[in-house]
Amino acid sequence: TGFFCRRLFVLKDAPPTVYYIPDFISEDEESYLQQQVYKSPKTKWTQLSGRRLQNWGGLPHPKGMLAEKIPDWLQTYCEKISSLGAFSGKTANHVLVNEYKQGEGIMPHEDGPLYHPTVTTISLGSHTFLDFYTPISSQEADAPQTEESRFLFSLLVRPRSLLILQDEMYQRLLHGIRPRAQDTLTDKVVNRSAAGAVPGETLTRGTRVSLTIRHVPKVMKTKLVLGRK
Ligand SMILES: O=C(O)CCC(=O)C(=O)O
Ligand SMILES: [Fe+2]
Repeated sequence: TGFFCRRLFVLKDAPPTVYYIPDFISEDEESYLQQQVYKSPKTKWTQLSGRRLQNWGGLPHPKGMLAEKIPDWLQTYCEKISSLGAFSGKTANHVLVNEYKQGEGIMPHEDGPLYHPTVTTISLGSHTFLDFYTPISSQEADAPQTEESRFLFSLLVRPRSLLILQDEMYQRLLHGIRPRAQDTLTDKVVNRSAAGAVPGETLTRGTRVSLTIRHVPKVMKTKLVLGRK
């Protein structure tokens, strides 16, 4: 749609494929989504080191995800993002909510094979830097590589933006968030201009909630009845 095209930034200087859409949601939608996240039952949260998370839609599993209904406040965005064509015509059926307090992050990792190779992320409350790394090579033993030597570039992800990563960005590179309270805009931030950032500027993080919206292709249609002879 015209709406989408006007606000869509395809990054030419990052590996395929990154779409960064500033102000994908309004400030009202942002506070509504934050309210819903914090209204969820305490038992919905899993505390990890450096962040806590809520899992919605079911637990992805090699044998198929036993699908659980996604609440309407998230389903709306699953449908909105899917209608942009992010999941090749499929509808997102899985949402991870991550909460990072100032100074928290997530280690460089791959998201693994259980998802359609597209990850879409709405950010709430604070910016962050999403950092990308070359994978650990099989020659690791001969020439140990440090996290710093594998670092490639960062994306500045503003609150209310939508980030879509596909292809090589998803399947080959590792991504992570350094546990920092402040970020400085260097030329390693490849979407500086799309994100409206001033080189040299320092941004202070607050609490960031991210909605990671994906499609899990393999779903179990019915619950297996266990223990039946
Ligand atoms: O918070 C983010 O934007 C990244 C989250 C992430 O990489 C994950 O949950 O796998
Ligand atoms: Fe991830």
